Amino acid sequence: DLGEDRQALLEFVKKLPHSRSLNWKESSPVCNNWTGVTCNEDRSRVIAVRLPGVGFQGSIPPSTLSRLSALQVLSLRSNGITGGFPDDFFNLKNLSFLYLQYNKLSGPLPANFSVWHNLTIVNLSNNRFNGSIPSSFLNLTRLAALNLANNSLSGEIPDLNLPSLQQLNLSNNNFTGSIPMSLRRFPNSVFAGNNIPFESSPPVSPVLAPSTVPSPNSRNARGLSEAAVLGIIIAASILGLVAFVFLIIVYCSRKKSKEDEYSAKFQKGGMSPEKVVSRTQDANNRLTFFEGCSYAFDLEDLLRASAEVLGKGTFGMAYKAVLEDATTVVVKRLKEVNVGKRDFEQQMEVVGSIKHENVVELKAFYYSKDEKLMVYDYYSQGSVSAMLHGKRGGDRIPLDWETRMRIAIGAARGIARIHTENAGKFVHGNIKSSNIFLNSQRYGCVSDLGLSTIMSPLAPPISRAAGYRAPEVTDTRKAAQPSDVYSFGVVLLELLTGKSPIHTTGGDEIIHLVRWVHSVVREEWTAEVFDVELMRYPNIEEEMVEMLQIAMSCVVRMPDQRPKMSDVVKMIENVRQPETENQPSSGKGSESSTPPPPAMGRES
Ligand SMILES: Nc1ncnc2c1ncn2[C@@H]1O[C@H](COP(=O)(O)OP(=O)(O)OP(=O)(O)O)[C@@H](O)[C@H]1O
Repeated sequence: DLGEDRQALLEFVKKLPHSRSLNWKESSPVCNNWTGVTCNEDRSRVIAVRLPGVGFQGSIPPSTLSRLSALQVLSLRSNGITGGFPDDFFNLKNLSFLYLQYNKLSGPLPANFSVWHNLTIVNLSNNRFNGSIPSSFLNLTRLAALNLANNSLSGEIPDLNLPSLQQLNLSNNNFTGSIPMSLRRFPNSVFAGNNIPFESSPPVSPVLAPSTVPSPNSRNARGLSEAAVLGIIIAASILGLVAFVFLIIVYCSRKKSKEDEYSAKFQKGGMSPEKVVSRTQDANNRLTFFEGCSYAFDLEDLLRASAEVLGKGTFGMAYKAVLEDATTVVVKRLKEVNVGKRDFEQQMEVVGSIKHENVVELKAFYYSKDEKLMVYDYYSQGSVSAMLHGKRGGDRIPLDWETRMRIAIGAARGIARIHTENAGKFVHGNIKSSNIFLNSQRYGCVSDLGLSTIMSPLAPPISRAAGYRAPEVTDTRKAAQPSDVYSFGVVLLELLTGKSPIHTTGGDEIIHLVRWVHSVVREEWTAEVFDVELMRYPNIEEEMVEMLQIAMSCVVRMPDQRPKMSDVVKMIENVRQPETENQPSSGKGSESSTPPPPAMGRES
């Protein structure tokens, strides 16, 4: 039971010297309080112990950790642990994720690995293990990632015919013989640094197929409940239907020359979602398209289009409109534009002139006294916000680390490009995950720029933008480049934690993501901030920690202490060296086995 688990943990830290102090106090409850310890849902057992870089020295005391019989995750990586692989770990029958890399463990690997039939990820790299790979690995039917690189293992590599195995690294050992048939699907770099002759096949990149590792069994159900999502879908569909019916009615009645009537109604009634656009008093009724735009439709076509409400944003309503020729666009209907036609047009010209693969292109705009519209391409996959916070579990495909990195680097490049506009003074003003989409290469692509300065200031109390807004921005019109950097930092935190910038816990307590991350990091338990959905990807901890540091530098309180966006781009690129993106890694010392992204189509 939990009391037993607590006792085992206390004995473990008492007997194993370590240089960083842990907040494990007899008086405080284990679950949620003890650094690095995670319990199951009913808090009856400890299921994960993650203690990387605590400065442990010496061998794991017998009969301590091995008593945590419900343990699923054990990470003691990057310590100075010596001795052999603990014999009594055989008691940890539920172990699924084992990270012991970067220690000084030595001796042979245990002969009978089959006792851990749930093992999914095993990383024992960068130790001093010797002897051969036990053939019992063959029984690990769930094994998805195995990293034994940088040890002194020898003998022949067994034919590990494990269909679930996605990632492998056996480099820099003393293996002999040949690469077994079943492992020839892996690139040569996986076996580099051994006494194994390679067949003369063309060099293959070490990029392994993106992981399709099965998820750990215990996962927090987060996001909206099914009922809520269903409700939203139904509401959205009804609104869409209503919009469609109204459009037809409006269009027909307009034909009967009743234009002025609903123009007046629109003015009076404000922003009803019934119509994508109202009939306006603008004599031209012309959309202004930007150069190079291949769309061939006008306001009349938009008026006829079937429309679906996508959502109500800070600056108005967004609709998905499907035109008669099946072209799908997004029409943003702005409310409370605070500037006259000339200024509006000028701002739109700047926005429309930005052509960059990481900036969503403004295709057209429209200005009349009653109606201000912006037209964009439709991104069918939805926003990063929807991808991160949509209903978890079920059919939802979790956002893997690779994609999150691409979103971050893409969005950073897009914002940096925006900041070069207008003699280096242009501000996005509304960076958040619902304004970031995935471009065709699945890199982040930012939308909704340049609106904050031409709109009325936002009413302070509620606004979904609040969680992204830098503390110095009391008036949205005064957003500046450092406040964009802050908002981007919040997006990074969202990608790393999987949490919304402002969310509630079970007890209805409102949590501010930036503050929460600060408090967790202050407690020196950085690993606890990361999204549980990222746990399945091996060897990304270092990258996550580096990304977290970048995010933290973006959200510092003082605007002038934040990095410039162009520096943020460089920092993120340093986490993943773009130069090595398509090159084989040397194997030695390379802990990462996640595939690097392909060339990131950079700004010229
Ligand atoms: N081009 C697009 N393709 C697909 N969905 C879009 C597009 N533009 C916006 N959306 C989605 O439509 C919804 C409403 O967007 P909108 O930009 O109006 O509001 P928001 O992003 O929630 O807030 P804000 O107005 O502050 O940006 C959001 O869910 C957004 O992700």
